[in-house]
Amino acid sequence: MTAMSTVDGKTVRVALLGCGTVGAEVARLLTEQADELAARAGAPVELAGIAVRRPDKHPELPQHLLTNDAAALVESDVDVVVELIGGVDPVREWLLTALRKGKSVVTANKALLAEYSAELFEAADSSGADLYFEAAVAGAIPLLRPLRESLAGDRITKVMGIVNGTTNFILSAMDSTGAGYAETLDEASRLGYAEADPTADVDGYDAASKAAILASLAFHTRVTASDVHREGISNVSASDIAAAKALGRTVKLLSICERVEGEDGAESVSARVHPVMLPRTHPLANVGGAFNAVFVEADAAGSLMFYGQGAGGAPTASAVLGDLVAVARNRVLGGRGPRESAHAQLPVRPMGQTPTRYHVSLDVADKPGVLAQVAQVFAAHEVSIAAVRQRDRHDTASLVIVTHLAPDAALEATVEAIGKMDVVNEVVSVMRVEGEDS
Ligand SMILES: NC(=O)c1ccc[n+]([C@@H]2O[C@H](COP(=O)([O-])OP(=O)(O)OC[C@H]3O[C@@H](n4cnc5c(N)ncnc54)[C@H](O)[C@@H]3O)[C@@H](O)[C@H]2O)c1
Ligand SMILES: N[C@@H](CCO)C(=O)O
Ligand code: NA
Repeated sequence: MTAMSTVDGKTVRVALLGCGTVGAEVARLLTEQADELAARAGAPVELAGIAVRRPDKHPELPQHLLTNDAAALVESDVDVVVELIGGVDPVREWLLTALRKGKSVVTANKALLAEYSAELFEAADSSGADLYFEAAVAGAIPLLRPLRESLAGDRITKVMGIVNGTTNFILSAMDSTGAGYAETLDEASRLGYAEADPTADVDGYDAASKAAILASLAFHTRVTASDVHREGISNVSASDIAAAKALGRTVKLLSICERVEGEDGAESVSARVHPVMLPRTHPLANVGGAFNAVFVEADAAGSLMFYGQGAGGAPTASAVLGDLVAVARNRVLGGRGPRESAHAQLPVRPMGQTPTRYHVSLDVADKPGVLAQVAQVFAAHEVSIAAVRQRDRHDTASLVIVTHLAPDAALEATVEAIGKMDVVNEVVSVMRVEGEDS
């Protein structure tokens, strides 16, 4: 039994903005677990209003709480605003207003945070309010709190992982069953994984927003979505998947944020999202469906891996409610959550200067000297080759080359030059690789 004396704080009144996939689960859990949440927060946590677009479309919700005027709900007598609508406008103004008026904000909105976290944190500082957003990256997985708090004393060097459930769901299906792209995307939408506009998922915008948030927290630097190099999965073809399979690899869309040291020793940050070929033995290769997984490397901690459900109503609601309890506790006890930490302000390195490795699969003429000619083009661009595999067909040959690390621009130029060679019939597949070759 919970002693009542632990729930003696002033009631925390919550405005819920948006009641779709995630909002509906938050409303359900807030209602069903009211007593437990009150005991954990130290005060009753009360749903004071729910803003939806069409109140008449929500017979399942308590009618007296519904409004279609989110702006008025934010201005009303509430302590916390939980925003689960998504997108930048008009949400941005509502959250700035809430924070400036001392109302804490909990949001899952990565698109907004990836562009406007600086002004949101500034608004929070102006009143001493809290801004929590664990659900914005990797759904249910506790990842932002470890970066903001648990690892605040360490020096993070790399954050790399699968942070978009929809694209991982599609790539997993293409790899395992050969399922088509469009039908799998429809299923991801039906299951509540995809964004309202799923091009945000398949073109990598969602993963780029998440990479910006991760890089900002990991490297104490303001990184926005526009700083992140972005490639989605719409160009990943059945040939790419087959080329990967032939070599014991698989294709994943990764968000990669790392500290990169220049020749002069100066540090910068690289943040990027693109498809990657991984050996099947790599732990990220075995992350299937809408699951997410993220590796964090830090000087003292070493390697850490975070794994779990990255999308879907209930898993995302779990992270939202965790933040809500944290915010309520802060109100009851008088503390505050972490503020923005952007003191390092490292420069963001352009993609062309970022060291990467390529996998290049070619269809070439099967005659003497072709391999040497191709190798010469790599050498001319100062790209060193790590592995070559050649398989003869009738009058053509398949040539697969994996490089060592080189500046991405040099690799891109190499592939362009190779595509123009007379002896090269077709560039079948080009993809960056991560992980050790087996
Ligand atoms: N679905 C997921 O798996 C997931 C995971 C992590 C984060 N998120 C983020 O959570 C947020 C919500 O996602 P979702 O999947 O629940 O989206 P959703 O489209 O299911 O829900 C959004 C709801 O907001 C409502 N809405 C739109 N404009 C409104 C307005 N002016 N006033 C009131 N309501 C309005 C819509 O009608 C809709 O019901 C987004 O920022 C999304 O990126 C979603
Ligand atoms: N659309 C997102 C939701 C979780 O942020 C995804 O598929 O990962
Ligand atoms: Na999370």
